[in-house]
Amino acid sequence: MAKKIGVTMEVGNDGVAVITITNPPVNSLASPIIAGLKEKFQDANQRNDVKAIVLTGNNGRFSGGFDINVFQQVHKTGDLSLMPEVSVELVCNLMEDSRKPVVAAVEGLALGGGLELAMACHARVAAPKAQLGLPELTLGVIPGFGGTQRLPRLVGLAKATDMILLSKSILSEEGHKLGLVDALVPPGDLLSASRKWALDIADGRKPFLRSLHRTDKIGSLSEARAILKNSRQLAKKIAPNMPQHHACIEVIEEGIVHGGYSGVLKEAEVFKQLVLSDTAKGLVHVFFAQRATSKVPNVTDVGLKPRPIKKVAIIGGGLMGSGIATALLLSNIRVLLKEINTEYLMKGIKSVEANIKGLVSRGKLTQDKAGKALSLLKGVLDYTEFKDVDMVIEAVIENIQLKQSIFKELEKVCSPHCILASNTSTIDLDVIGEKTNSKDRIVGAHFFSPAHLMTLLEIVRSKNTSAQVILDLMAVGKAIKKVPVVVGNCIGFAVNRTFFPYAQAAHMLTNLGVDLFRIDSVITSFGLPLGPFQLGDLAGHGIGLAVGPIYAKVYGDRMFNSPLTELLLKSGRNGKINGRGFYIYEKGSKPKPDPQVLSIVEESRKLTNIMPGGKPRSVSDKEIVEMILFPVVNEACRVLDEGVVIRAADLDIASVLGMSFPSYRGGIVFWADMVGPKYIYERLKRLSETYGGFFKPSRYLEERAMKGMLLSESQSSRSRM
Ligand SMILES: CCCCCCCCC[C@H](O)CC(=O)SCCNC(=O)CCNC(=O)[C@H](O)C(C)(C)COP(=O)(O)OP(=O)(O)OC[C@H]1O[C@@H](n2cnc3c(N)ncnc32)[C@H](O)[C@@H]1OP(=O)(O)O
Ligand SMILES: NC(=O)c1ccc[n+]([C@@H]2O[C@H](COP(=O)([O-])OP(=O)(O)OC[C@H]3O[C@@H](n4cnc5c(N)ncnc54)[C@H](O)[C@@H]3O)[C@@H](O)[C@H]2O)c1
Repeated sequence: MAKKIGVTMEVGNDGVAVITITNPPVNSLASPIIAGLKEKFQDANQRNDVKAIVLTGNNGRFSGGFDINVFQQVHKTGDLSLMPEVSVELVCNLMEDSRKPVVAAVEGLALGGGLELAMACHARVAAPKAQLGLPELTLGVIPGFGGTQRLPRLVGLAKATDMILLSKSILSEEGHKLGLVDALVPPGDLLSASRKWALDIADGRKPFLRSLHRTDKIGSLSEARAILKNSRQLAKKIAPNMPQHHACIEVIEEGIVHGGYSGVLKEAEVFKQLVLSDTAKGLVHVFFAQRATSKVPNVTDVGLKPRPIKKVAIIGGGLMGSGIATALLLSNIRVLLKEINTEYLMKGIKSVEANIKGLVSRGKLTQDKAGKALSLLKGVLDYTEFKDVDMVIEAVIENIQLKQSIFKELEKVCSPHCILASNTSTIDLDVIGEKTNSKDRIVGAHFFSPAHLMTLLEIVRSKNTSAQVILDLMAVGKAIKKVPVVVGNCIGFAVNRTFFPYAQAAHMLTNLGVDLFRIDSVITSFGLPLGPFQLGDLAGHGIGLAVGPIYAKVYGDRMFNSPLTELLLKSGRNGKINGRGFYIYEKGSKPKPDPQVLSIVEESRKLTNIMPGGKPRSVSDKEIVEMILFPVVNEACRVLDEGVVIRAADLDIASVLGMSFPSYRGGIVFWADMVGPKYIYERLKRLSETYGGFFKPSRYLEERAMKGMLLSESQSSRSRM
């Protein structure tokens, strides 16, 4: 059945016209809604029986803002005329400058264009806990319905810039304190209180305030300039590679210096430039890609319902087990934590406590909630209490025999409906479950470290994992605030497999004579938070050395064998964990490049002997990015070709959330498509002619490059899922 969308108007006997937006699920401001609002406001302004107007949203949500699908259409077509002229025609002329008072009745959420409409009203009445904010910068644009001008005038410049630049929403309770919300009322009284407020304005009992005309909260010009100076510094720090933050500050400043209306005009002009930027394209793609991960063919579309998961057992209280336990406890799921002996169990429990304490000390969790979470944790040393758990997550050391014997045991001690998950990062799930008769309920739950903070959860399905089990794990993932991405079973799954060439390419470049600290710096300037060497330090070089052969066994034809890791470990440098890797780690200070590591690099160069003519290869920054990231794209192509992910966009999200690939570049595949498959193919081909198989373009990349296709274009169903 088609969903009912539109704008309605009902005029009551009291002379109040209630205009209601209906566009489920979030009442986004799609083109028919904008057209409907224009029509209804015109009508209400003209009708003699209307004294005042209330604007509201249907089904407990005011509005989630402008329809983001329109941005995507603009990105596909380049056609700016798809975006309606709203900020003057509707928001200023028909609403704010109306002679009849307009009151916003806000419930649930008013975000982006939704809050902007509310701010153009002459007062705002809200229900408790409504979410208010201008998150447009997360989409690469700025508020475009006058929000850059009205928010500073309603809450003050410092608070407004903070909310807009950081895309921070607030609750209506805070909005009330700040003056953004005029009255807080229970949801049941929202419409009656709003009608009354509108009539009070009409009859002169309450002030008729036009937000754009207010100046009482923005202070003097010199105060405003000081705030904007701080904002520019903040923007430089938080968004060095993005244009919208600085552009937004310019637009706000225009309004401060030349008046709100001038600001509104500049806002529309800048909006049009920004919406076509690569940043907006990347961020809008990520918005939809993230939501698309919840749609898994033959799992989420076959009428199955997730089963409740109330109690989970975790085997292994080390780094991962304690992090996973923390995430579950914080979402009110009971946890049994099993270890091999009391000493390790106490260590595991202490780690969970430390994780939770850390959240409290950073103001992310109240003491009350921390206490409640910890009360749901129980440590055990055997399987006696496993009989009534809904799910087990195994997180013991990476050892095939150990994992196989654990799963064999689990089959005996757990109930037949219990989900059996492994957090393995490299072992084939089919091998883990080989000795069981429970292959349909064995699934990979691949968390990323630190598991209580990183949001990606790769759900690894083997060819036997049942749809119900995948759906259940997806529901648990969402409940614990992760973004679950369903992936196929292969060494490294989606993220680690796609990014294994990242470190390898960096090692190759270093062995070719490029300075390793320069490589890290170029890659962080590109937008990844850590360059490959610092990332290696963080993961620990011991792990790097241990997983190397596992990858080599299956992907050996495209591995670069660097002696650097082994030499590093020989010299006692395991990375951050022991304070020394490529960098030196001291408590309280930033990692420092260690010049002493250069002699180890020299030794490695002698062993590999790949420098052309024995001289360091000279490379530009652009070449560094290409030599490091194009092999990653090449592996991403193989992941797509083998159907390890359902759709290319899933790999984008996995790369953004699992590897912190910059979201404003849209994820690894989206970025590659922007660069151009043909260009990447040609570069890799040339590199492979000089440096061999490591750079050899994959079949998928070659095919797409030859046919002029994008890497993300869907293919005739190769998916293994
Ligand atoms: C000349 C210049 C002309 C200028 C014209 C244009 C000017 C525009 C000006 C305006 O300032 C710009 C904006 O308003 S941009 C939008 C700002 N709003 C947001 O960024 C909010 C985005 N949405 C969310 O954060 C969340 O969805 C939510 C609203 C908090 C709800 O979260 P919840 O977890 O409940 O649900 P989700 O799964 O996220 O979403 C459910 C489905 O709804 C879709 N959706 C959500 N918001 C929008 C939206 N604004 N537009 C279109 N679609 C939206 C979402 O995609 C989900 O869809 P599914 O199909 O996956 O179910
Ligand atoms: N470290 C990472 O970044 C990372 C990321 C994702 C996945 N993983 C995977 O997670 C798993 C655990 O890794 P980790 O880094 O937490 O290891 P870890 O060494 O920190 O912890 C493993 C724990 O398992 C315990 N253990 C061993 N046998 C046990 C048994 N029979 N019963 C109960 N406990 C037992 C050990 O005592 C140890 O405390 C591995 O499979 C690893 O590949 C690790």
